[in-house]
Amino acid sequence: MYNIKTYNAIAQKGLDVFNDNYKINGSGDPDAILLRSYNLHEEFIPPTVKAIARAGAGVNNIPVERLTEEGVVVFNTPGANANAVKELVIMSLIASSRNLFQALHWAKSLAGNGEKVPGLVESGKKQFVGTEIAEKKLGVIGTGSIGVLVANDAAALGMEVMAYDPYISVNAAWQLSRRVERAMTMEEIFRECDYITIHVPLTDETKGILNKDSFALMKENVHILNFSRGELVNEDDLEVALKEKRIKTYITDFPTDRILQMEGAIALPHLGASTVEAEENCAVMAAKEIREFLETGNIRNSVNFPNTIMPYIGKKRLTVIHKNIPNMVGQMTGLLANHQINIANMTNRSKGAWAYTMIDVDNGIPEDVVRTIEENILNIAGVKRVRIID
Ligand SMILES: NC(=O)c1ccc[n+]([C@@H]2O[C@H](COP(=O)([O-])OP(=O)(O)OC[C@H]3O[C@@H](n4cnc5c(N)ncnc54)[C@H](O)[C@@H]3O)[C@@H](O)[C@H]2O)c1
Ligand SMILES: O=C(O)CC[C@@H](O)C(=O)O
Repeated sequence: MYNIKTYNAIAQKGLDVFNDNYKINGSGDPDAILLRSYNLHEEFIPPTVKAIARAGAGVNNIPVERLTEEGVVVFNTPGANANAVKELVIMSLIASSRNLFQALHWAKSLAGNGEKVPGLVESGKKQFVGTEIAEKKLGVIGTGSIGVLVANDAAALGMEVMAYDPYISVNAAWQLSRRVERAMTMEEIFRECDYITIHVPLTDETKGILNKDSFALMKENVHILNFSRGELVNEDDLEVALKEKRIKTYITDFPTDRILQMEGAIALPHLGASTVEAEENCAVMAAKEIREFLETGNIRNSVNFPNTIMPYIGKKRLTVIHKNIPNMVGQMTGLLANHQINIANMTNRSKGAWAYTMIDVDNGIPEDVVRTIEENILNIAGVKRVRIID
């Protein structure tokens, strides 16, 4: 029986992925954690936890580096909420151009004026005259799951689109419309675009990527959209740029008290992935990743360990998380050979400083021998975790 601890509201469809062999938030220490935006950085994570799945894309709420050192596999759900975010970004692009948020607020303020309302509307609407997005230039920073969809749809709406992503995946490159122009530097985006939308993860490299230097390069009256993470933008610099009216609108999904008080800033309450479809897609994908890992050892969509898939045919499987250093596999197979154990199938993959090995052996090996092998493998320098699955 496995115990899964959840944080945040996880869609029922995702929880339904777990069968009778699982308890959700049962008593005792968990085997895995399933969460959305809950901040795990300050949380005690018991050593029984083998996997953590983020039902979403960003993993900045999870102490990934520390967990990697502890041999805990962290998963996310690439692309599962991309369409939801894209739709909100396209809506915001148009809404910011047409001053829609301010206009709605003003129209509501006319309530109580009785028959005068139509006249007040006609005389007051001029303050909300906007611009059209067609033929304007949109810069997309980061063309992963969300950025590609935004770029393609904006192009289809008649915008000129320029995209920057020095690490673009082959898959994303295949999906990008031929109408999207490639920027070789972020500066090109800053200098040329009327609208800039950012779709990169929050990392040490991207923190504060939009700051006074980038604002200084931008066209006057630029609209900036940030549906990725608040910390990508330097708030001090943003405040100045908005005051100086360099930036016309800053639309974000990540309000802070300060941003809520800035004129020209429009904040949504982190709604990007809040659709029934996205919540279900993410929860189902995350739950499946946890189940597959716990039941077969296979790793799919991990952010800190190599994706490693080997068909599980019901044989006893040893899974080993270890440092990516020479002779690890040799030492493990040597130990098995010492016990006259034949290897049926094997795989070894690495990601940076870490590696993962799965070895299938025939069933019927006495339990005490299995335990000895487990202990011996764990004693190899560089091995972090060993699991026997049968
Ligand atoms: N508002 C929401 O509810 C919501 C929902 C989903 C995702 N997000 C945020 O959006 C981010 C992007 O999501 P995604 O699904 O597109 O992720 P993704 O991993 O598919 O794409 C991220 C892209 O950013 C690129 N990138 C990384 N560093 C870069 C840099 N320095 N310059 C330019 N490009 C860079 C990567 O190459 C990748 O193509 C997530 O990390 C998350 O923080 C927010
Ligand atoms: O769970 C959510 O609502 C937000 C998820 C989003 O921030 C993500 O990074 O995917």
